[in-house]
Amino acid sequence: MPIDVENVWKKFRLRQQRVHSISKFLHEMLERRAVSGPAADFWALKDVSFHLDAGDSLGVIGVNGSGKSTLLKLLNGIMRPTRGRVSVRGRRSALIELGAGFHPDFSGRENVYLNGMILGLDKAQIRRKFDEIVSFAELEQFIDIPVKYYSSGMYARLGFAVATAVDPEILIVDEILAVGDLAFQQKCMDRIKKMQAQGVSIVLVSHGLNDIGQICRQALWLHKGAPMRFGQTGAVLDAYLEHLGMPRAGVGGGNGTAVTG
Ligand SMILES: Nc1ncnc2c1ncn2[C@@H]1O[C@H](COP(=O)(O)OP(=O)(O)OP(=O)(O)O)[C@@H](O)[C@H]1O
Repeated sequence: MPIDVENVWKKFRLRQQRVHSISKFLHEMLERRAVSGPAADFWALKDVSFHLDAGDSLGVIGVNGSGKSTLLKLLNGIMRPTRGRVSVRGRRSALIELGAGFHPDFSGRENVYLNGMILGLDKAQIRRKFDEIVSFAELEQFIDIPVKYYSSGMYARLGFAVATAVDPEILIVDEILAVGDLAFQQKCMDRIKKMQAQGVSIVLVSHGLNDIGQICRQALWLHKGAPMRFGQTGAVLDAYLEHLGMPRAGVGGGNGTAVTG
């Protein structure tokens, strides 16, 4: 199994702000007084378990704040579970937070090298892939300006182009593709399908249930951090849509109508 998630719990500590105006906040800061109250425990994931075989694909769905991104961060290894076990075997590449791994003052070109190296390529390998990355991202005109001047869509284009160029065995992609325009989203979906056909395991978070239906054989529905349902995508999407009070959309067989959730 390349991905094994066993009874995973993730806790965050939330500090309650006690001050209610900016001037009071600044005053408290200047006086070096504590500006936050006692910490409260918040469970973002509650006893989540699933297995994913090599080459299989998982869609993670759920309303805002249900724990989807937190789960992806655990799978990518940038966070550790509070309880339970996460095991991911294989070279992974992830696009979770927009601009993560990018240095704002570096140009697009420099960031391609920086990111490529973070993802495990050496300089010569990146040089060989460079033109293809820039051409996929359609950023030829902007590749030598600092990425702090990029739009969020441009960030997502470059991030996706690099993340998918490094020949991963597991590709983890969060909702951030949604900031790209429709043509680019379609291009990304086509590339994900191509990688999938080559045996790459895919984990995808999306509110675009058609995308999940088209790409993912399995789905996990999270609600307030708890796993509501895991299994074959069509059945999980139906249960989720029913919970939302929306009509079943016939997604899951690649023939869905446009729905988001
Ligand atoms: N670093 C953190 N510190 C404290 N709370 C956090 C942290 N990261 C996430 N949370 C909380 O955990 C919960 C789940 O967040 P998460 O980003 O995983 O949700 P999500 O399902 O991806 O939501 P969305 O659909 O809005 O992207 C939220 O209530 C969020 O406020």
